[in-house]
Amino acid sequence: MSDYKRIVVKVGTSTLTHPSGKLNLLRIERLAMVLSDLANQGRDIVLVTSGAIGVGMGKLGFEERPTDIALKQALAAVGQGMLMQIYEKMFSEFGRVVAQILITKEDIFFEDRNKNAMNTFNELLRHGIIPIVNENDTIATDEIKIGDNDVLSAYVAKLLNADLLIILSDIDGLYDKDPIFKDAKLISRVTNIDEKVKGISKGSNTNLGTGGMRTKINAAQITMESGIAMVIANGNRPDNIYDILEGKDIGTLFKPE
Ligand SMILES: Nc1ncnc2c1ncn2[C@@H]1O[C@H](COP(=O)(O)OP(=O)(O)O)[C@@H](O)[C@H]1O
Ligand SMILES: N[C@@H](CCC(=O)OP(=O)(O)O)C(=O)O
Repeated sequence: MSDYKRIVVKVGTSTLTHPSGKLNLLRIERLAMVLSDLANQGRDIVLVTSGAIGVGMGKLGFEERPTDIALKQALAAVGQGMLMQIYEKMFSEFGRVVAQILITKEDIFFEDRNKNAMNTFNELLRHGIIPIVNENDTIATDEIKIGDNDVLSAYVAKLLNADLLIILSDIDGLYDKDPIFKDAKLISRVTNIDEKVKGISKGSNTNLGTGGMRTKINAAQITMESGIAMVIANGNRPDNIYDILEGKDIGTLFKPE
């Protein structure tokens, strides 16, 4: 595992924020430290971050995630700047430069755009910079929106020919049934996304997360087809990333046999 050179890490809203919607600063700082350290080891690190809408909600005092699209876009526009400001501060503590990349489905699927995006990513990585990616919520509505950052992170991993995608969430990995059930058990390895895996992957049970396990499984389908390993692990302890790279049995690994 430790020979993974190019790694995309996706972090969800529920990992970045407290239930109040305010940022979990300790966790973000630790995440910035771990990712900077991995970059110091000579790895290419890309961070796909959610949280713009959640942080915007916290700033403007919204307790429930709104359903109105324009309002969500406005909250993302407020939250995205705050999110980058905090990442900039945290990563600079560890001597790392970061760059913001906001993309949409069109940028991934249209040939010219995707070449431009790829060139930018590669140039940033060549300079040891950590690209921080989110969907461009201001311009992306239904037709051009990927819609959740789990699938976006899989497309970014595919675009960049990454070796590994790590999805950090508020749960240890994929359970054999919705974890609202007490007897649900963690699955440590998935070698094939079949109907059974899709059937046990439900939506989110929190007010902050969006796609739940369903969108993470959609992401796994993309990475598996592209020959990229993927792990879902708990983001409450960013050091889990080291354990994953050491090949420890952490979270759920999605990799064909
Ligand atoms: N089979 C399952 N295994 C694990 N989690 C599941 C499963 N089905 C649904 N979930 C839900 O998915 C949630 C994680 O997704 P989500 O709330 O969108 O978080 P994030 O912000 O990290 O994307 C879990 O907290 C859990 O409620
Ligand atoms: N672009 C949105 C991402 C929404 C999203 O996918 O959220 P999550 O389920 O927390 O990964 C934002 O920054 O709020």
